[in-house]
Amino acid sequence: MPSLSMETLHDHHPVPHRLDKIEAESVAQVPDSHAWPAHAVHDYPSLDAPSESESVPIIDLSSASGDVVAEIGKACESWGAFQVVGHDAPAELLDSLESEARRLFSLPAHRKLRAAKPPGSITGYGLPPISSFFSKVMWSEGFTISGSPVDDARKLWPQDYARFCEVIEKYNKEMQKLAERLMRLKLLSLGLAGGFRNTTAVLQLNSYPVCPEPDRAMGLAAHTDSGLLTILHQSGAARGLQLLHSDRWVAVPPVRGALVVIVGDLGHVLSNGRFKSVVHRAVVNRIHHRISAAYLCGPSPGVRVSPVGNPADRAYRAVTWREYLGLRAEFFDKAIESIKINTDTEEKNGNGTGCCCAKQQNIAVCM
Ligand SMILES: C=C1C[C@]23C[C@@]1(O)CC[C@H]2[C@@]12CCC[C@@](C)(C(=O)O1)[C@H]2[C@@H]3C(=O)O
Ligand SMILES: O=C(O)CCC(=O)C(=O)O
Ligand SMILES: [Fe+2]
Repeated sequence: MPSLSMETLHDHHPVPHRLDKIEAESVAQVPDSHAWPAHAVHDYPSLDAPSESESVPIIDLSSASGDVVAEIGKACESWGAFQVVGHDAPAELLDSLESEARRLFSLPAHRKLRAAKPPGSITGYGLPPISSFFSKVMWSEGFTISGSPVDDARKLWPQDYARFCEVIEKYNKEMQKLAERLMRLKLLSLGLAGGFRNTTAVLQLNSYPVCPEPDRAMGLAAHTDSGLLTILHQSGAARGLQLLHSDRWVAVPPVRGALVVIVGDLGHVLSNGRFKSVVHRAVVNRIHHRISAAYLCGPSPGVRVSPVGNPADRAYRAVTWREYLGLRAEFFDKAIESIKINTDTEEKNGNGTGCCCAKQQNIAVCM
């Protein structure tokens, strides 16, 4: 998997105390550093059983009917997400990834800290990268992989890093195939043949330890993902993922074998705003140690994503993922606003915007 080089992009805010799995399991109360104000946890009302019309769509990729493209387009427009079944990723591989992630997060804190993310780097162990935008600490730990996992895995298991690397590499390959297939289907739903090749990706392993007071804590604060799309694998029993849909938080229950597909900010840009880059978050619970793995897929380095359709109607200027991550590091949830084209400027007419969709012909070939 090609890696994304970001050495200089991240802001360095002081990082508050992290709470690792073992420490989290031993506390009886949420410490003040991790206690989120009630309005942050309960800011939108309903988490009651969602009605039929409020469930994120489940789409079967193996379905013989020709409706898959239309279903995907509709889900991306109305939800900015869907669950996918009938994909080719083997169930055993999903299970192995989860068990490797559990093995990693179950290591004692001092071992995990050997692979702590150095300042300014993307990869390694630590708090969720968006932590620097919040004063309260999230009830989670993360491990970010970009490119080869070998260096970090060696720090965690000097003698026995091969198993972890093998699973990660297999998983990344499988996800790259699926992500590129999903991108082709999404483009088809926008009326374009073609797709993205040599996509880049970041694999984020998330661990949400059990929490004595889930109503006062936040696993992963509300955010959008920045890439073209994210493929999220959530562990079996525990609910946690919630999407903001029609001003309500809607839970996305884990479905055995299903993967959650989330439209990212660049997916929103590519569709010229038709696809929603959905705000989502992860909440925690008292019983289950929840694991998730987010495969965040973006275009290959240097490829600028530009809105499809008539250049005169573009709502966003073209950006590379790297450039956009720089804007996110600065503006977080306002980054998307910062690339909006508000007036009829030259930019809108496409001058110099290295578009990923060759000359806006009916082909979205992305090098
Ligand atoms: C390339 C990246 C995307 C990401 C920030 C990062 O530098 C590394 C991890 C990614 C992740 C995963 C969890 C949610 C998220 C918002 C975060 O804090 O870190 C995403 C970032 C993103 O999509 O911008
Ligand atoms: O754990 C989850 O369900 C959400 C994870 C997520 O949103 C992310 O890693 O970007
Ligand atoms: Fe996310």
